[in-house]
Amino acid sequence: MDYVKLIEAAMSARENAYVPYSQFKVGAAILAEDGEIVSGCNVENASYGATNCAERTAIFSAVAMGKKKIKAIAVVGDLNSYTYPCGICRQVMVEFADRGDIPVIIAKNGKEYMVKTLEEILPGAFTKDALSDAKEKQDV
Ligand SMILES: O=c1ccn([C@H]2C[C@H](O)[C@@H](CO)O2)c(=O)[nH]1
Ligand SMILES: [Zn+2]
Repeated sequence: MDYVKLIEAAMSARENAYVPYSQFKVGAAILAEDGEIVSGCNVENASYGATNCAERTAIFSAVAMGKKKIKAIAVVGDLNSYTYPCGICRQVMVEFADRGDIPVIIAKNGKEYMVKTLEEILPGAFTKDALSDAKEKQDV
């Protein structure tokens, strides 16, 4: 898997970040099952809570294109330190990470990056399995 290509796509999307409030640009890029790369940036709002992170922008764009399985994701935020995905984005990644673990590439640039697994950064995630278990037991 070409991590550098994914990082470069994230860096390029980062340029489109809409960040008038934080000035903190983030870009993300996911590798879909069909080999396509789908990227996204953070989009802020005057009502701060309406802000969407780069990771979720990329994932939601992919889903809107019919790509529901993520094979890897790269994230570039601050260019001088490593920017980890927030908790909400980690949870959204799990939803589309096709049963299990995917590499999460946390990058400063194409040369300096760390590869974590989703399980490493979100152990014991809540998944749809928990919902179906509860339904089977009619525990509702
Ligand atoms: O992994 C991250 C962390 C933060 N942000 C965004 C949200 C907000 O626009 C800005 C500051 O939190 O950075 C992301 O897009 N991804
Ligand atoms: Zn986030």
